[in-house]
This record gives sequence, C-alpha cells and structure tokens, in this order.
Amino acid sequence: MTEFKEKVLSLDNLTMKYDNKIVLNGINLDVHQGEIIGYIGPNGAGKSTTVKIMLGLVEGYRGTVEIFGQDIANGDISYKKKIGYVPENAELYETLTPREYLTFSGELYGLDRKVAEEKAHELMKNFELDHVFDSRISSFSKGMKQKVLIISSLLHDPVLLFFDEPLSGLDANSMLVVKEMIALLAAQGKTIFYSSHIMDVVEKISTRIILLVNGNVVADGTFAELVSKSEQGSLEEIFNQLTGFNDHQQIAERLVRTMAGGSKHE
Ligand SMILES: Nc1ncnc2c1ncn2[C@@H]1O[C@H](COP(=O)(O)OP(=O)(O)OP(=O)(O)O)[C@@H](O)[C@H]1O
Repeated sequence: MTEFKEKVLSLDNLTMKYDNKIVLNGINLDVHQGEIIGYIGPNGAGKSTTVKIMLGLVEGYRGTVEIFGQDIANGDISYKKKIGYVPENAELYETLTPREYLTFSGELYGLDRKVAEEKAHELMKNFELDHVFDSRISSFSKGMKQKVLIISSLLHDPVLLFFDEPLSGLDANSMLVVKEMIALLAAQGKTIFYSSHIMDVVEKISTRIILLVNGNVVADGTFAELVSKSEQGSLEEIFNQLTGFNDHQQIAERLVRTMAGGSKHE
C-alpha cells in the first residue's frame, strides 16, 4: 500500500461543554492522508460533536482544530470545499428530484452546472438509480435516499470524507459497494473519518480505530493492536470491555419482564 505522510487533520486539546456539561474532554488526535478512521463510542460519547466542530457547524469549543494545516478558527472557510459529509440525520430537499438536488449541491461546491449534472447522473447509474434521476426524492425508500446523500458527498471529489452511519438503510449488495469504494478512496490518498455503531464493519474497513467514551479517547490503534491489548477477539467485545458493559443479559431480561407487567395475558 502507498504510504501517505501528510497530516490532514489535527485536534489539540479539543474541549467542548454544553451547559457546563463536558462533552469533549481534551481530545488530541493527528490523522494522516489515506487513513480510514473508525470513530466509535457509546451513544452520547461526543462523536457527532467532534465531527460537527471539524466541519465548522458547532462553535464554542476550546483547543485547536487544524484541517489541511490550517486553524479552522481563522475565518477562512475554503477548507470546506475539499470535504465531503454524510450526516447521520440528513435533511434532503425531498420535493426536488436527484437531478435538481445533486446539480444544486454540486454548484454549491463550485462545480459547473453541466459538469455537476453529468457527474451526478453517472454516479446515480453506478448505484443503479438512473431510472429515478427525475423522480421526486420524497417517493424514495430509505436506502435510495441514503445513496443520494452519499452521491452528494462525492460529487466535488473531496479529499477528506466524514461518514456518519453511511450504510444506514442500504441493502447488503450496496453495502459491499460502499465499503469497497471507501477502501479505494483511501488507497488513492483520500482520508475517511467513519462513525458507526456497526462494529463488524468498522473492524473490517478501518486502518485505525478510535474509541471515545464520555468525551475521552480510551483506545486508539489498529484493530490488531486493540486485540492484542485487550485480549478480546472482536471489536464488539473490545467495545463492551472498554466501556465497562457486561450486563446486557440482565437488562434484556428486565425489559422483557417489564413488557409483560400489567398485561392482560398474565
Ligand atoms: N446542541 C446541544 N445542546 C446540548 N447538549 C448537546 C447538544 N448536542 C449534543 N449534546 C450533548 O452532547 C453529548 C454528546 O453528543 P453527541 O451527539 O456528540 O454524541 P454521539 O457520540 O454522536 O452519540 P450517538 O452515538 O448517539 O450519535 C450528549 O450528551 C448530547 O446530549
């Protein structure tokens, strides 16, 4: 594999509070070109907050965030042109068609209208969606909408991609395509920051895994390094161990007992 050395992003003592509650507790992180970072952690750990800060969507943090060697607080937002983002909860303009929506988002990133439209059509074909290029997005299934979002994040050929649960709603075949595409993009020197709760996918695609718990990085390394430190066989087991979670069985039993409580069938 080609080795890329350039530092793409750097977090130095990144700290964030909401109403005096610490959400990020001094994160230090350097990410280099070509890395696929699996950014994982329990619900509420601070993953989306980190990503939104890097995208310039959340302010009020402390510490320094550098992207492409530039402090994002310096007022120059041109770094965003080289970033692609698939948010977890996306807002699509559903009354538009993919032709309209994708051409518009391509133009926002500075592409020529015709180029954006042709590229969007080509990418839709790759996802076997060209037959609905002119249908309203509101009529699409969840997986079809997710594909439009992924296409929208790729149109301007970004060098840094943030994917938050990108496989959400995709069928098994489409998942394979996206996973393979991520590996190819990284091999070309693009950098991927991948957040997901699907541990076996993160385990397989990431070149480096970062586990965030209560706003602290508690593990950072390749899957093999994490396995050798924790003596666990899967990322799911490592996650359970490092988040101190081992009472899933009792919780499930409590849920099922509570569910039956007060029911007429008793
Ligand atoms: N705008 C906000 N105002 C107040 N608190 C917030 C805000 N956004 C996030 N938080 C809090 O910050 C913490 C971290 O949230 P964040 O969305 O970053 O977690 P996450 O790791 O992405 O979780 P999940 O896996 O559930 O998506 C949570 O306690 C959340 O309630």
